Amino acid sequence: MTVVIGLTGGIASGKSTVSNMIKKLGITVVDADEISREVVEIGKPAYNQIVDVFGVDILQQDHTLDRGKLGALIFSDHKRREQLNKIVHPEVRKEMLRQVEKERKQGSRAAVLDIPLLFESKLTYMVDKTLLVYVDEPTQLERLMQRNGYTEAEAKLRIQSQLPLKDKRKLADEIIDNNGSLENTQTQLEAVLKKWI
Ligand SMILES: CC(C)(COP(=O)(O)OP(=O)(O)OC[C@H]1O[C@@H](n2cnc3c(N)ncnc32)[C@H](O)[C@@H]1O)[C@@H](O)C(=O)NCCC(=O)NCCS
Ligand SMILES: Nc1ncnc2c1ncn2[C@@H]1O[C@H](COP(=O)(O)OP(=O)(O)OP(=O)(O)O)[C@@H](O)[C@H]1O
Repeated sequence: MTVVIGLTGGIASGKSTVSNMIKKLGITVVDADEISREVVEIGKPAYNQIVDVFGVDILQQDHTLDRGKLGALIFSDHKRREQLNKIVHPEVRKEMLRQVEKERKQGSRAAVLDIPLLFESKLTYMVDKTLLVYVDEPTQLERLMQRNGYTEAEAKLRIQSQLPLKDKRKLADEIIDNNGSLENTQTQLEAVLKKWI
């Protein structure tokens, strides 16, 4: 039986950091952010729908999506965000399920789904266990501003578009505290995996 683990967190809480540690342990990670980029490539059904709904203004000169422009639009307007989610999320879900099925067929011991909006989008039915990468809000804000070069206002809009991490704590089966060093995070991760797999 394949144990399917839902890895989640908030923006810049450290999901990719933990997901890279998981990959190094030889476990497959299915990445919702990566898939969400693939399903909006030129000519894909979601791309065409986005252009229909948001107009050609959100395209770059080479006709690919202008992610900066679309981000500025949807993180400051929850109605626009829901419109985008409605187009992109079903496509992401379909592809994630396809990749999990592949792992099951191969008889993998475990597979990890890295889904930022696991709780918000009520996707816990897809997984057996939920693992939250947690940081406190000042650390999240600081790491996000530093990594993406956002202003404090831009970073806060993005953080506020998600369920607060302190609320996600109550929903997760296990929590990794990523406020400390990477070594400390790795130790916590290995302890959780040992328990589940
Ligand atoms: C708005 C877009 C174009 C901005 O692209 P950009 O390259 O700047 O960001 P990226 O895709 O790398 O996302 C970074 C992080 O933002 C957060 N985020 C992205 N979309 C959303 C959303 N709809 N609601 C809340 N948080 C979100 C996630 O924590 C994600 O890890 C892009 O995020 C997007 O297409 N979002 C809709 C799809 C989605 O919900 N993706 C996230 C999980 S599937
Ligand atoms: N324990 C840590 N100590 C210091 N910096 C860290 C730590 N963990 C992660 N970081 C840094 O914080 C930033 C956010 O981490 P990461 O990219 O892994 O988050 P994420 O949750 O995947 O973000 P997103 O959802 O936006 O893709 C990165 O710049 C990363 O290098």
